[in-house]
Amino acid sequence: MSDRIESGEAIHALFGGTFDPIHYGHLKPVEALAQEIGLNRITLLPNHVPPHRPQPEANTQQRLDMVKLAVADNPLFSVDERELHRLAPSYTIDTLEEIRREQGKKIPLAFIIGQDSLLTLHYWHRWQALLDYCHLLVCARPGYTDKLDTPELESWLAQHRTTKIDDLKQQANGLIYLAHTPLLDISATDIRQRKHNGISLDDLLPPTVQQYIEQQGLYR
Ligand SMILES: Nc1ncnc2c1ncn2[C@@H]1O[C@H](COP(=O)(O)OP(=O)(O)OP(=O)(O)O)[C@@H](O)[C@H]1O
Ligand SMILES: O=C(O)c1ccc[n+]([C@@H]2O[C@H](COP(=O)([O-])O)[C@@H](O)[C@H]2O)c1
Repeated sequence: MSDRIESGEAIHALFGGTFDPIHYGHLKPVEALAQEIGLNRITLLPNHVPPHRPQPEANTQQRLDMVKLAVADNPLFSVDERELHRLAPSYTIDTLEEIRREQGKKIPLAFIIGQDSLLTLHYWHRWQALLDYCHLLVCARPGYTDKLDTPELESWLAQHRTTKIDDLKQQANGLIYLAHTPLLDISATDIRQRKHNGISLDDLLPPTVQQYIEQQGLYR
């Protein structure tokens, strides 16, 4: 259940990731999403122990450094380090519970994911409870469609989906919005692979992050 907010509050959006490394496939779609629905605050949440995947190649401090460098000059973004202090897997529901406690019930909170994450959302810890705390904003990603494999996820999406941006501001949580963001065929896996193979990373991630990767000798 969600509280209805009469005045239409600004949405606080959270964007979690392993960011090994952060790249334009993360940054550009969420910047476009901010334009599309009128966000002025996106908090990046790098994780320490990602659930459901092997440990990242770059260490936690390096991934955090790259996230900070990537958004240093962009007031849209801030970085929240809370998941880095947790030794257990960074389950999103735990983070949302904490942030909701801090911010109260009335502020619309949203968690941003890419379309690939939506397809496997039913494997997330207490996935159906996520909407008790936030909306989900889904960025398009090349190679992934809206067609979900499991009927359970499909009917959950149908039940909670909205196409109305105003709804996201008038409710504190409980909705799923599939955004019309640009498709960027960039992945951290491909970037690491390119680096291993000595292929240029130009145009895939900010120059400051590229320089950091060189200085630290990452992904060799
Ligand atoms: N090119 C992209 N377009 C849209 N969303 C993306 C893109 N790349 C990553 N995301 C989303 O950003 C979030 C964090 O992604 P993550 O840090 O795992 O990046 P990744 O490039 O998918 O990494 P990897 O290749 O190592 O799996 C996820 O919700 C993911 O769906
Ligand atoms: O809560 C879960 O079970 C869960 C499972 C997989 C991923 N997540 C979160 O989703 C975000 C994107 O994850 P990833 O692995 O694509 O970087 C990141 O914040 C993860 O902590 C969360």
